[in-house]
Amino acid sequence: MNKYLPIMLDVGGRRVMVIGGGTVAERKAIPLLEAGAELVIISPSLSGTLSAMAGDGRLEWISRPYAPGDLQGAVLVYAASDDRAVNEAVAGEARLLGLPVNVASHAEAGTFITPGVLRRGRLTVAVSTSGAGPSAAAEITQRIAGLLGEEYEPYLDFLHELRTVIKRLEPAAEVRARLLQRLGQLEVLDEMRQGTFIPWTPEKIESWVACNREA
Ligand SMILES: C[C@@]1(CC(=O)O)c2cc3[nH]c(cc4nc(cc5[nH]c(cc(n2)[C@H]1CCC(=O)O)[C@@](C)(CC(=O)O)[C@@H]5CCC(=O)O)C(CC(=O)O)=C4CCC(=O)O)c(CCC(=O)O)c3CC(=O)O
Ligand SMILES: NC(=O)C1=CN([C@@H]2O[C@H](COP(=O)(O)OP(=O)(O)OC[C@H]3O[C@@H](n4cnc5c(N)ncnc54)[C@H](O)[C@@H]3O)[C@@H](O)[C@H]2O)C=CC1
Repeated sequence: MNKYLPIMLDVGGRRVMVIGGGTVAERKAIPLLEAGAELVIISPSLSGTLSAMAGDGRLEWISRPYAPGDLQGAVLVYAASDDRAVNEAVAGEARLLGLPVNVASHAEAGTFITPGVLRRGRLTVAVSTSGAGPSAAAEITQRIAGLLGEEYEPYLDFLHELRTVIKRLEPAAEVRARLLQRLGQLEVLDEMRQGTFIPWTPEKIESWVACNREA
């Protein structure tokens, strides 16, 4: 049943190939660009949005149908053409090269699927139904969006800042673990939600660390 492993992949500066340039390709391409991928699209045609992005140099467009050998140098592949046989051939080449491949027309021909995604700054929530209901995945994602407000963005920036300071200041693993655990118990998130949070100065951060070092 649990066929798919959820992971967070760093594609920054890595070459990702999308075969096809329509509505689905566009929906896969935009998060790839946001994640910093070096995006190459192979397709005889492009949607208006993708075409504008190619024009701005945000992605590379190779204007022709897919041909075997096109996947060389990629770390990730999306077969998003509207031709099942083409998507099948792309998946076959990816398999030979040992590359993860997403197949839009029939997911079972590929090795990974795309979840519904909600972002709040550093927070990412990904929702998958393992392919059972893509629309349901989108709907559940929207429901979760209603539960997780914009305050999570500054909250996670705050946690990141304090965690970085703690990791820098505290060589002892035991003290670090105690501080990081106490960090999670602060009421900062509620304060941010209510708009009463006052940003911590570097002095306040250091004094909080000093006061919370001991058991
Ligand atoms: C397996 C998977 C593989 C993959 O694409 O990675 C897949 C496959 C297929 N989707 C199909 C159809 C639709 N997909 C959507 C929407 C989304 N599809 C997404 C993911 C996934 N879709 C992966 C599973 C995710 C999971 O469940 O865990 C989302 C979540 C993320 C994204 O695409 O970025 C995004 C919502 C984004 C958002 O708004 O939040 C809509 C609704 C719409 O377009 O408005 C429809 C029409 C309604 C319907 O059919 O349900 C078809 C049939 C094609 C046909 O009939 O020809 C297949 C093929 C098949 O089932 O094999
Ligand atoms: N996974 C998903 O979330 C969804 C998947 N689908 C499926 O995804 C496929 C694509 O759907 P859309 O993007 O809506 O279609 P579309 O018609 O908007 O785009 C198809 C694209 O494929 C390109 N193409 C055709 N032959 C090609 C080839 N030989 N090489 C490279 N590119 C080629 C076309 O030029 C076009 O840009 C369909 O098979 C559809 O059933 C549809 C909805 C959602």
